[in-house]
Amino acid sequence: MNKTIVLASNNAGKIKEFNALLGDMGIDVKPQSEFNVEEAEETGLSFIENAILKARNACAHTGLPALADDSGIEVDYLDGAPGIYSARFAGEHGDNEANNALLLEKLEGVAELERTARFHCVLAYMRHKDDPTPLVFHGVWEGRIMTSTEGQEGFGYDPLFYVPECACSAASLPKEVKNQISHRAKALKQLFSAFQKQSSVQQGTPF
Ligand SMILES: O=P(O)(O)OP(=O)(O)OP(=O)(O)OC[C@H]1O[C@@H](n2cnc3c(O)ncnc32)[C@H](O)[C@@H]1O
Ligand SMILES: [Mg+2]
Repeated sequence: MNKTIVLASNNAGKIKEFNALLGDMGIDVKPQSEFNVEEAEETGLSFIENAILKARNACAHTGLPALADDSGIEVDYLDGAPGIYSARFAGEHGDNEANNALLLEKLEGVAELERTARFHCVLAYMRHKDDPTPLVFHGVWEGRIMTSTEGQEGFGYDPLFYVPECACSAASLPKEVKNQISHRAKALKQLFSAFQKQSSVQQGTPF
């Protein structure tokens, strides 16, 4: 029997990917907008803290289990920036164009080998707002920052993220391919196997 899980995210790009990935796993997720959940303040100093803050906030508002994603891109030449501040790198939250333009500007003239970067995705799953043992999963996707944008798929920094194993940008990949190899896909695969293990212990309920 499927139980509803609230997806504690307001990012349309992420929500699309979650729907595709979790649908395949037979998990019923509803975005927090369906419950009018107010956005959590991301005051943590790590992806892990922020993911837990978002999941706890959604649990508190809905009384349901929640899954949150805190993610971002870490650029070696910039000592790990924008990292946990990826959504607001250029100032305004969620302005992808400005974020990408600023990243290009900061890496102007930097050689290809020094443009290494990676996406992180931390997922936090909480059964209820006081859950003392949130489940936390971490996926990483290695690549480098291109010198101009390429591709129309995906969201956020995808048009600037070169994926060596595919020899193109993340935004040039069909969504089915991104959803097999991305940081988010890797973290979700870990979550899915944890759920499967649990459901074989507690028969009938994977949550
Ligand atoms: O907090 P929620 O509501 O989930 O939405 P958000 O956009 O604020 O999400 P984050 O706080 O986790 O910030 C992550 C930022 O990192 C970027 N990002 C994360 N995953 C990405 C991906 O798969 N492709 C491209 N950019 C990504 C994107 O710009 C996001 O806005
Ligand atoms: Mg956010």
